[in-house]
Amino acid sequence: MIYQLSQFLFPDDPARLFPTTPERELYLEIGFGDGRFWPHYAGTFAEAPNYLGAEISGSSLQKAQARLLKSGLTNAHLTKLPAMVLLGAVVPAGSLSGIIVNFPDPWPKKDHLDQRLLRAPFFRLAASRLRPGGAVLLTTDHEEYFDFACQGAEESGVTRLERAEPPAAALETKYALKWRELGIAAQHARFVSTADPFALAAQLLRPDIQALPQEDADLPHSIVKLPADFDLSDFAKQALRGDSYTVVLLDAYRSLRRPEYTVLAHVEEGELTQEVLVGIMQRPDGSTLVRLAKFGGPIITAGVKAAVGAVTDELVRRGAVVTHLGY
Ligand SMILES: C[S@@+](CC[C@H](N)C(=O)[O-])C[C@H]1O[C@@H](n2cnc3c(N)ncnc32)[C@H](O)[C@@H]1O
Repeated sequence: MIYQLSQFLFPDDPARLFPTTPERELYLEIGFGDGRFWPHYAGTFAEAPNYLGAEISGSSLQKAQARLLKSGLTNAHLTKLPAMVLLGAVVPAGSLSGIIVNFPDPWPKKDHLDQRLLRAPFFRLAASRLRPGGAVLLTTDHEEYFDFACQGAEESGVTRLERAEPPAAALETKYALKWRELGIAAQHARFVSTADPFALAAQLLRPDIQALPQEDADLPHSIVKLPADFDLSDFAKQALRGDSYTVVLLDAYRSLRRPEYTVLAHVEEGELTQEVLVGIMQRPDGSTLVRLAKFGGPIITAGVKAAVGAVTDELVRRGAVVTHLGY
């Protein structure tokens, strides 16, 4: 099935994600494209391992989902999450047998090199999520990126490089076929983790992320009493920086029907970026509720809570009196 951000726990439990096959190994594929690899590769095991696939392209997600359904693999979940977010926030320490990266985007221009995925920070995070002996399996046609990845892995200090032939399934992906037609050979490396995943995970600070609670009352909120002459029409964009996040309150929108507002906030925490809405709503008792909106399935993080706090602080600057803080 396709998992939305808000359907995961942070971190999640593989036994919860794969309740009928909790004892099987877990593999993660990053950038699965149109999803040809996994049905083929899973077929080389006596029992198909559990599978998580991360891909940032929505159209690829649909194609891969269709392939998984056709192959009858029910213990495989896809998500439209950037790899570093899925790895860092969702995948628990020491839980993966392998991380597969086939033909990653090469970002060949010099000033785009920091967009490449396979750099030292990735290998450190990966080693904290792999079980001992687990490996990142890279297959690529791009020689320069291949060397770059090997260098990043070495710099990370937590992997051992093993050169090997690519798995047959990696040579049948859309990009493998494209490069083969052009006569370009693929290279393969296994970056075997040499780290203690739990010790490494403890060193890597991730944003404080929580699953979206089911109860509205648990959404980050505050209750305030607004002054009679309250007005937000001169609202100006503002930024707030914390240790692990940056929050920018971008704009405030007034309801056409009621004297209520919605503030649009941009929240950045490491690899995770979210646009969230904070509602400013009248309550029957005359007080005002300031609360994260469920719209868009936000993940509640330290930064998202700070966004609700920043809106509350702005109201206080405009004469509001806080009667309750819930964030
Ligand atoms: C060159 S394509 C290769 C696709 C597929 N693996 C294949 O071999 O045909 C690279 C894929 O990685 C995806 N991608 C790029 N950055 C990503 C990220 N941070 N997380 C997940 N997927 C990513 C892209 O959307 C794209 O589909």
